[in-house]
Amino acid sequence: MKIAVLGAGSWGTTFAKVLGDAATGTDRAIMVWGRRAEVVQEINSSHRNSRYLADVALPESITASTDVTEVLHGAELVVLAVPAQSLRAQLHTWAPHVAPAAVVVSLMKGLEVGTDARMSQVIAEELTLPAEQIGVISGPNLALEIARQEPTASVVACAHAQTAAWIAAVCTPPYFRPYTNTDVVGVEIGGIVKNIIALAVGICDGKRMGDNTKASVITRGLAETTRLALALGGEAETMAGLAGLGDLVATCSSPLSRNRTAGRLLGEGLTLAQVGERMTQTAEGIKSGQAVHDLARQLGIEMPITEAVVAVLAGKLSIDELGPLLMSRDLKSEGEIQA
Ligand SMILES: NC(=O)c1ccc[n+]([C@@H]2O[C@H](COP(=O)([O-])OP(=O)(O)OC[C@H]3O[C@@H](n4cnc5c(N)ncnc54)[C@H](O)[C@@H]3O)[C@@H](O)[C@H]2O)c1
Ligand SMILES: O=P(O)(O)OC[C@H](O)CO
Repeated sequence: MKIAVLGAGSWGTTFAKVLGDAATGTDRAIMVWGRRAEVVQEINSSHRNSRYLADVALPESITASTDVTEVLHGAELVVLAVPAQSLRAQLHTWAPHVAPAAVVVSLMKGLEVGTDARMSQVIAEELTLPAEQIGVISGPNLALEIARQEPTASVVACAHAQTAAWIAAVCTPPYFRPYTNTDVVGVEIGGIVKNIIALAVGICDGKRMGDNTKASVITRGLAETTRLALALGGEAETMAGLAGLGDLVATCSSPLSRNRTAGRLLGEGLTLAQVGERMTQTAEGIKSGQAVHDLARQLGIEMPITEAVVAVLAGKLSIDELGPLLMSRDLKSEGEIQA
C-alpha cells in the first residue's frame, strides 16, 4: 500500500510516522511531499525532520520528495497537511496527479478566508470527489507529543462510516487511537474554532490572568463553537467529544500550541506583526478567525469571544478592552443555545 502525505511540517511529518508505525513489518510505503529540499533530504538521509520534530526518529518506511507527481503516483490514500489558506492553490496543481479512487484526508484545522469553506469542502470542490472519498482527522493532537509516542486519541470523520473505519484502521499504532464519526461538519468546526479560543486563552496568559478566567473562556468558547456547529448541521455530541472539548482543552492548556503561544505574545504586548516574526509554524486561528466571524454573521450566530479576538487581530480593539467588553455583555441563561 502506498500513502502520500502532502506537507512536511510538524503535523504532516508526525502523521507520516503514525502511518509508518501502524504498519511495521509490512510493505506499506509512505511518501511525504515537502517544499523545502533540505527537509526532504534530511528525511531521506537521516530519517529525521529536525526543523519541526527535533530529534524524533522516523520509520524507514517514510521517504520524501519535492516532486508531487512522484509522491502521488499510485497512492490510494492521500493525506493533506499544509496551511489552510494555501490548500486551494496547491490542489489546483496537485489535482491531475491524484488517483480517481484515492481517499483524501484533511489534517488541517482552518476555514478558508473569502469563501468560509471548510477544508473538506475545498477538497470536494477542487478534486471533484464524492463524500465517501473525503475524510477529516481532528482531536487533541499536539504533534510533538504524538511524535514522542505519548498515548493520544483522535477522531476520523467521514460521511461514510465504512471509509472512516478504513482510514482509522490504517492509522492505529499502539500510541494513537482514532475513534470514527460521520459528523464531518462538527469535527471540522471543533478543530477550527478551538484555535481562536486558544488565542483568547493565550491572551489571558500573557496578561497573567488566572485559571478561573481561562476556564471561563474555554467553557464559553465551547458554547459558541457548539452554536456554530449546530447551525451548520453538526451534532452536539461531537462538540462534547475529542474533536470538540478534547481539542479545546489540549490546545488551550499546552505551551506547545502555536495558537495559544501567539495569543500569549499578543497579551504580553507584541503587535501582530511582531508575533508573525516570532512564529515559525502555522497558527491557523490568526487567519481563520475572520472567516469564522464572517460565517457566524451570515448565520446570525453570536460568537462573542471570536468576535473580540478578531477585533484585536484587526487592531480595532485593544487587549485591555477585550476583558471588559466580554464581561459587560447582557446577562443570560447558561442554557440558551442562541445566547
Ligand atoms: N502541529 C500540530 O500539532 C497540528 C495538529 C493537528 C492539526 N494541525 C493542523 O495541520 C495543518 C498543518 O499544520 P502543521 O503543524 O503541520 O504546520 P507547520 O507550520 O508545522 O507546517 C506547514 C507545512 O506546510 C508548508 N507550507 C507553508 N506554506 C505553504 C504553502 N503556501 N503551500 C504549501 N505548503 C506550505 C510548510 O513548508 C510546512 O511544510 C494546520 O491546519 C494545523 O492546524 C496541526
Ligand atoms: O499548535 P496548534 O495551536 O496549532 O494546535 C495543534 C493541534 O491542533 C492541537 O490539537
